[in-house]
Amino acid sequence: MAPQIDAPQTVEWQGKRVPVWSMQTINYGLLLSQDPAEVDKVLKACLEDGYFYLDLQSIDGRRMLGDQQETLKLMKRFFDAPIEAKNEFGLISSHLGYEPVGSRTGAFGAGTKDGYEMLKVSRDEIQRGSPKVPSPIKNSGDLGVLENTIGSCNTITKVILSALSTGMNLTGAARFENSHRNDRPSTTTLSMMHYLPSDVTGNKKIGHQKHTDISSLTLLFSEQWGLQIRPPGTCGAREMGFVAPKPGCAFVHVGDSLRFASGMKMQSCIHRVVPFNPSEHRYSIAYFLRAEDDTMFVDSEGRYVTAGQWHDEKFKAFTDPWQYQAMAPSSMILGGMKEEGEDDIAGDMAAFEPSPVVAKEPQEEIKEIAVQA
Ligand SMILES: O=C(O)CCC(=O)C(=O)O
Ligand SMILES: [Fe+2]
Repeated sequence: MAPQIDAPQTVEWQGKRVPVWSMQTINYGLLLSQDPAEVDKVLKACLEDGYFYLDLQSIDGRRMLGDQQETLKLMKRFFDAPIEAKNEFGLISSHLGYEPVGSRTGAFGAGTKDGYEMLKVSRDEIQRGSPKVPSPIKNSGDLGVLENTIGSCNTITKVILSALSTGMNLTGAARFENSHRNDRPSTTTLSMMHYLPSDVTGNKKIGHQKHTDISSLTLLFSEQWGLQIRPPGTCGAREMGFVAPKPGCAFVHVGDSLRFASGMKMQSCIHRVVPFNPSEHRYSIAYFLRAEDDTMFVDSEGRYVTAGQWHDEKFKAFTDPWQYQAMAPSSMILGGMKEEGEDDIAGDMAAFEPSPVVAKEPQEEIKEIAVQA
């Protein structure tokens, strides 16, 4: 079935109508049984779009939805703690520890900083049994919640990988799962993010910059609006539009590593986070399934690199001040994905007005927020 992107729904944001992109919904229960039609559907979604909703409402997925709620409670408690407690260990490594607001470039590029704080817990670290997490979430119940969530996310993303290998007729060592083994070092991590209200941070510390992920697959949970994607060129040049949070579903997208491992056949999803409602605190949970550090692939610059090297270079570009970021290879931040046509005018920072907000009645099942300029 062709992607349904010709007549997008829209939502009012920053005084104009912005698309809300539709996408395929993949059923996790069917994928778990390698249902041939569902395997075809998930492969097609990754080849054509680079993203899809994953419906987790079956018996196998519901436990993950429970883990998501437990993690939300835990992270809200963590982010409410004093900065000294949250930053007890700082950022221990790129995929473990705390990053305060303003550590990276913001949603509107040059001159802006990000508007979120983040805590990352690495899968390798939780497997070893005693992860270095700050004291507000260090009791055994908290560690149990983190372990359950990482375990569930790991299983779900491996099930997707396995379906994609099958769909691409990969066998034996060439299957994608074989370069994502648990016992080999990787930068796979669970990332918990808290976006502060832009009313509080102002428009210099705002959102999350436009990028593609380093990861192979990203499993993303948020009950709140703010995530925007730009459908790839093969579907026609499209502007940035919102992903509507869908109850009972996660949003899954392909990252650079799987695009490279698929010989550039899959699309790496271009996305960013903007303040949808400038007065709200936004929480999101992302599991980044990454390839084993020594996996080799050809990157967007045509170089033969390891997954570890791609991670380190791109992570540096993310955290560099924008002046340095501009000096990184041009394909790095967007993983070689091309943006055809003009980007949205909402990307212009001067046009962004953080406040005030007026909430309107829901229309066509889409919550509308009008932002008065
Ligand atoms: O917060 C979100 O919804 C997305 C975060 C994201 O894109 C990332 O951490 O790579
Ligand atoms: Fe991302």
